[in-house]
Amino acid sequence: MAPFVNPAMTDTYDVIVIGGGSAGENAAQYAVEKTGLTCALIEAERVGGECSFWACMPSKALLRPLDVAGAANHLDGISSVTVQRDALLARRDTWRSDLDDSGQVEWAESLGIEVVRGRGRLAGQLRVDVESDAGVRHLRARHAVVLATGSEPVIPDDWAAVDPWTSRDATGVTEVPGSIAIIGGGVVACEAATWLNALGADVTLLVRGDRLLQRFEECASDAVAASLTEAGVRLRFGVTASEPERDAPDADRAVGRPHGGPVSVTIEGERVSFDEVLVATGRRPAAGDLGLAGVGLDPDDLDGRTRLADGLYAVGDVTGGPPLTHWGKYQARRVGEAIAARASGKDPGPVEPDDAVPVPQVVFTDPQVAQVGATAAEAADAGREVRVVDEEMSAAAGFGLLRDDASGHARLVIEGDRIIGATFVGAEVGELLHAATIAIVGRVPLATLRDAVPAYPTASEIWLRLVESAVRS
Ligand SMILES: Cc1cc2nc3c(=O)[nH]c(=O)nc-3n(C[C@H](O)[C@H](O)[C@H](O)COP(=O)(O)OP(=O)(O)OC[C@H]3O[C@@H](n4cnc5c(N)ncnc54)[C@H](O)[C@@H]3O)c2cc1C
Ligand SMILES: NC(=O)c1ccc[n+]([C@@H]2O[C@H](COP(=O)([O-])OP(=O)(O)OC[C@H]3O[C@@H](n4cnc5c(N)ncnc54)[C@H](O)[C@@H]3O)[C@@H](O)[C@H]2O)c1
Repeated sequence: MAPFVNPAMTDTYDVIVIGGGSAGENAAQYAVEKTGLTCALIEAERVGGECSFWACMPSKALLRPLDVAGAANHLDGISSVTVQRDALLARRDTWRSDLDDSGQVEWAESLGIEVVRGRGRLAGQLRVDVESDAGVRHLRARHAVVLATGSEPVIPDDWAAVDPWTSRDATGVTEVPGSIAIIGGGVVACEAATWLNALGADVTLLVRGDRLLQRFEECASDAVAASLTEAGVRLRFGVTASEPERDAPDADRAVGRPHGGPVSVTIEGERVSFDEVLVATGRRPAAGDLGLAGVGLDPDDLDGRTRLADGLYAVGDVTGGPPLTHWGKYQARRVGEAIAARASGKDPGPVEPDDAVPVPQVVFTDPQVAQVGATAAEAADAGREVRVVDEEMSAAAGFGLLRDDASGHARLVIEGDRIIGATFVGAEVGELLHAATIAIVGRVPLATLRDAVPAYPTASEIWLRLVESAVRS
């Protein structure tokens, strides 16, 4: 472990990381851990960032009990399990440490990383200004500056005017609206609809496209839509809600409570009113106020790359790459290690991930959707010659044991004799995904996968069916 440093009196560090979310934390850790480099981790809000306090952790803390209750209610031998609203919200609060980041600050300090509270901004090459209530501190980095400021929700202007809920209100819900419209049909919309519906809100999804989860295989969209509908969520496709107006906006509104009176909107010529509206229309890099222009860069330069200039890196959502915690942490490990290597006079090797590295993602709806690599449509768009192999998840006896009503689907996208994409839809399928990721990264030929024997009776036996179909077709 690096020796503890207390550079509070100095304004020069080896490394400066702006933004202490999961990506920034990892970049700092991998830069200092084995090198003893000094590092300032600048954080405007809470160390741990969106994932710990407003995104992954609270949302999954809300969704997991619903998943288990759903399974329990479909297993002979168990009588009905109900959701306890207050206890569920209390669990959410525990999993986000009651919005207290002291545990994460302690962790950073234990590695010798100095947490600097305030808002960081590039002030030139290897220079960062930090603004806080205490004034402006001018910092200098000897080796590298890492941008890790995350992303912010995209709120179209007409919606911004009614101060709608964003994902922070949905994950941080304390007062459940009687009715809520969700604008968007992506991951936030589908996951939030699941828990808001379970908490008792009357939920309507207003989707401008013709299906949910557009970036995923259609079988995933269909299964999630069917299950949300069965749970009582109203789904409207091909609609655009316009002319939003809010009654009695609340000037003292708090996160997680309705931001005032009802919001009325026009949908297909009809005026409809909801107690609240959640806008879940995507996110963009939080780079607007980072001083990029001062170092000759433009926010448009954020195109997923992590090395922006000599000594200047970006990791996590701010890169404009896939806005997923595990992807940001992967970028951060690579960048942190590269900084450490360079500072020790070693060749860091390539910092950017190879284009062939597949991005995995799990959507924690009921059913879960787990996807890695290319979908069939993405492969076709890229002009790749692929074939698909489809199987019903029920082809694996172990999957059927997970719940009495278990259903789902699995698809492999295959190029030549290798898997380049995989999708699983069904109960607990998130845990099946890494096998597919390894097969893709390892470029494992299908013939070799025949020797990867799945244990009986587990859901993994779906691999047996998929690989057999693939080698036969
Ligand atoms: C509702 C929801 C659920 C999600 N669930 C999942 C999931 O299950 N799995 C998954 O992989 N991903 C999930 N994501 C995506 C995931 O939350 C993000 O990809 C991840 O948090 C990005 O990490 P980051 O470190 O890049 O940014 P952030 O976590 O946003 O951290 C950036 C930090 O920088 C700070 N900051 C910003 N500007 C400055 C500045 N100028 N100076 C100092 N500090 C600054 C911020 O306060 C923040 O703490 C979810 C997203 C949402 C919205
Ligand atoms: N489990 C997870 O991994 C997880 C969970 C939540 C969020 N995330 C990530 O966070 C990011 C943000 O999620 P998200 O759901 O906000 O974005 P998204 O890109 O997944 O979905 C945005 C949705 O909004 C729609 N939309 C965009 N502009 C619109 C407009 N003007 N009017 C109406 N509809 C509009 C799009 O068609 C799409 O349906 C995503 O990249 C997502 O993968 C991941």
